[in-house]
Amino acid sequence: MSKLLLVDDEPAFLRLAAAWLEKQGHSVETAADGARAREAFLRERPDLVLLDLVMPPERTPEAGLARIPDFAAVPVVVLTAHADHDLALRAVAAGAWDFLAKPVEPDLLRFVVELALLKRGLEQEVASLRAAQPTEDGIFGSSPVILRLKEMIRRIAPADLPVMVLGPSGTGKELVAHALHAASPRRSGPFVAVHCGAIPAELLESELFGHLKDSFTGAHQDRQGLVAAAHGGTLFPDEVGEMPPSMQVKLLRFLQEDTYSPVGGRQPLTADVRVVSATHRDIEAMAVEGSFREDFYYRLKGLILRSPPLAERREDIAPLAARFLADAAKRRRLHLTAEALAWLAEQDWPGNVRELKAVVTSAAALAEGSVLTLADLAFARSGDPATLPQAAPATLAETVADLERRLIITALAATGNNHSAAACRLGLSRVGLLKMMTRLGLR
Ligand SMILES: Nc1ncnc2c1ncn2[C@@H]1O[C@H](COP(=O)(O)OP(=O)(O)OP(=O)(O)O)[C@@H](O)[C@H]1O
Repeated sequence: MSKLLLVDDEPAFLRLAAAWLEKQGHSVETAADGARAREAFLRERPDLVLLDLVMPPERTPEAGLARIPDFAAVPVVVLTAHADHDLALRAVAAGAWDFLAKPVEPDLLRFVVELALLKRGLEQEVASLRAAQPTEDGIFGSSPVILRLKEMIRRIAPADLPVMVLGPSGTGKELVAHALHAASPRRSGPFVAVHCGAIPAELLESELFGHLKDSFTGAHQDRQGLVAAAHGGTLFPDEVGEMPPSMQVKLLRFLQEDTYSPVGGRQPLTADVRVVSATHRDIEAMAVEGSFREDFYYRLKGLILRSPPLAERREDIAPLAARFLADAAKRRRLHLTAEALAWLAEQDWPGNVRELKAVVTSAAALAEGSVLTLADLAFARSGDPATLPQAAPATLAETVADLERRLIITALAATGNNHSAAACRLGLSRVGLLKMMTRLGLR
């Protein structure tokens, strides 16, 4: 159902036109002057505005024309007096999509509205396809914080200085490091990531610097380390805050002198490497309190880039979700419902983009038709097999229970897990809802 905003100062016309459009299956808001129209536009977010150009308080066509840009986010159809063909053309020049002469012919009204809504639908589809296109650096999003980050990447990539990427887990720090590499003069060299937290401390040195044959039990032959592998390119020590102090000293020496020694070797080796590190920890505080070497911190940090949490860029959630859905759906055409999109945009996402990606990807795998609903997402996020939709429930009782579960999860998700509000939405008492949840295995 589309939502229309009808703006006219003639009460009889408002009433009749609204009734006719509602009969066509639209929901219609009305406003009798420019100020109220603007309020209704911001509050209701209609898909289309039908706008009389001559209205109080000014009652001049010029004032009407000046109002058109206020509604330009959606198609505007202007209503003009029959003789005012010239005004209608000026309205189109000012950004209106079409015009209708009064008295309005009902079938023509229906036709023009349908065409304008079709245009609106196509525009929305183009916008979501465009948002889902890959960007060169693989970093999606067009929120101000992400645009600033991309601009910083562009500016500091060419400088051969160390960079430290800070930000919570799952915000795309590795993507940022990779984008820095890809935009730097080292782009044709290797990009080598080392996950410092995942490698046992005693292995990290040989992992980074390599070792000579027989330098320790099991070292059957010489082995090159990741520093040598990154020669001519970028080394990315991720979770550098987890690096043991003994390794910090050794990597500091490498940063200062470009030389290092493999485990069991005396001869210093050199490598030409740019170091881009990352951590989700407050590493500056760690350096101040002494749990991370201060000299190493200052050497390592060079320039700092911050990768913002998803909660600070909610406008990126929809394009990211569309992107992940397109990736997950492969050749299938899968769409998110408006309700599902709104739910995604409201969540807190403590695991940031990684969590969003995981939820959308698993929901896409679970979805059966061509539509991804809020219930599919809620199931994917709860990760509880008991709440999984059954592919083909065998009995009526199971089908009903399945539907009840979906509705309850949807209501809980929409109310931020508030039992009373969810019960109210479902027309149940709070106790009734809790009993039902117990019966359905939801608590
Ligand atoms: N802006 C983005 N556009 C597209 N994908 C993104 C974006 N940010 C993160 N991702 C995806 O989210 C996942 C997590 O990203 P990444 O590993 O870079 O995060 P991280 O901050 O390095 O996490 P951690 O601190 O846990 O290592 C990856 O699959 C990555 O592709």
